[in-house]
Amino acid sequence: MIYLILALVVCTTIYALVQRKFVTHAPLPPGPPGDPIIGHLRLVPSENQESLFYKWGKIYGNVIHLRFLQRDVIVLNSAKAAFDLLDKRSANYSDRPPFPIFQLMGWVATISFIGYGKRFQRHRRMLHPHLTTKKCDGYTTIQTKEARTLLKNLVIDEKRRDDFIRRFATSVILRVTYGQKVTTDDDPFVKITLEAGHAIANGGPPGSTPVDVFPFLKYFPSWFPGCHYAGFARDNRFAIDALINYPFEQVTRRMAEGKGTPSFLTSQLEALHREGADYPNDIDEIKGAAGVMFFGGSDTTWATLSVFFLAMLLHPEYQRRAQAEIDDVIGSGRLPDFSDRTSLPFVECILQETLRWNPVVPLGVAHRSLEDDVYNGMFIPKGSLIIPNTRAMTLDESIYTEPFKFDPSRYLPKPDGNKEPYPNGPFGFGRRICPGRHLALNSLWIAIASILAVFDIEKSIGSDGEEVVPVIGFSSGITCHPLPFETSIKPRNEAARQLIERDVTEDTY
Ligand code: HEM
Repeated sequence: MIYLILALVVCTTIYALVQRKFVTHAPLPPGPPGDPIIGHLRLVPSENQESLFYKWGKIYGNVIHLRFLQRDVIVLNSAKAAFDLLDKRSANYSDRPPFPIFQLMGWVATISFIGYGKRFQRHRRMLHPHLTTKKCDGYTTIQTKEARTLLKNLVIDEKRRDDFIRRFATSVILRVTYGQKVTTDDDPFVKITLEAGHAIANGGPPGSTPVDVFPFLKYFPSWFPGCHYAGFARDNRFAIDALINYPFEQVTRRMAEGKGTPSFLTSQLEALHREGADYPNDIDEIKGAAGVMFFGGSDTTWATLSVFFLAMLLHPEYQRRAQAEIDDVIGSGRLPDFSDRTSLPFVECILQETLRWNPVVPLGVAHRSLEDDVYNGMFIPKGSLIIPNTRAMTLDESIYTEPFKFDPSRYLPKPDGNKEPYPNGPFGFGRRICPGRHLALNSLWIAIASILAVFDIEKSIGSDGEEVVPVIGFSSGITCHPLPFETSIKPRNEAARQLIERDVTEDTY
């Protein structure tokens, strides 16, 4: 059986390669030499692909061609190439490849994994009105309250930093999507995002596992060569089922009791009820849209805040500078709110540098081309997997001086900085750009500004009385976050402590 399948794989690959030999077209983009049949499958690791693609970019340029068996893969290492193709030519580059591993996991009616077409547009139309800049202005009260709850929690137990920033991110998106609140320490919604996060982060590099190239392999047991991730997806399906179904059940129950709080989901269910069969989306599509909004908004926001804490730990000098700005503009008698945003340029620079320094979706989500295309004299075959390497874009030396360095002042006008542009790729490109970016930026801003206003983030002290030097490492997966590290998070002074405690909010856990 194994030999039969291998023979089939080899034959279809040879057929595809021979067919291409007889067609004349512009040369493919450059890339490292691959193996005759399997192409670059053996050379590309399943972890930290972005770093290897970045290194190859230095040798072969900003547009690289790879081949996984007969599948063409184009890696875009510069924001310009990504913008030229995914944005300016978005009609050709907004498709998605099938993601059999993620489908196996239960992500079915989910925009991020739906190909370009009418169904994609229906999902986009469902989400978009709830996430415009104007609509997001209406969520700032929720975000401010949740940020203040975060401060209170950090005072109570600084060691649980990760739990609390996850709760902050989850609470905001839970309210917007389902009108629900995180209410207790061991809230099921937090557990659900944790388990779904684990499933997504360990589901393998999207689009480049053997199952992605030969979807029929998903029916094979996990011990079969190349089928590990399929087994993992099956084992973790429960997490995605819970993510999609549990909040939905809670909301429908509350609506039936007449207690539904307005949210994305209630508005969709009401529209479905009102319009019946004329409404373009059925229950499963609505559930899927809410599920991706909930997950898309929690894991990424949490991971970015974790990067922020790491950066502040390593760079007390920028903390001090942001605190001086906050003290100057706001004083010490109140906490920041959204009306202060434009008056705090350095805090904004810290937010942007956090997004650039370690983008939490380092390879974006792969797009797929619909037609043959030629870009700068290079042939991009129809059906290519297009990988925007955001990591390489944010490290582009032609745009960022000393790109590995965390330096928020780079964005300031001269003479304080170099007036370098804010990073372009962390939220993706073209018609697939992250619909939640305005909401995410607001959540990040209020959390960062509030934390900087009242806390000093420093190295923690170990039992030996010495400073604990953080071990810096990042997880690998579709989302990437810092590996656990310790910090000391202390109110800057007694006035700051009182400010946190005095703030009146009914939102405590
Ligand atoms: C720091 C926070 C976030 C980051 C870094 C981020 C990043 C991304 C990226 C890179 C993509 C892929 C874009 C592409 O294909 O070109 C994406 C897609 C998506 N994001 Fe976000 N995101 C964040 C927050 C959010 C939030 C808050 C929501 C929901 C409210 C959200 C919902 C989505 C959805 C639904 C998609 C799929 C879009 C599609 O396939 O057309 N994201 N995000």
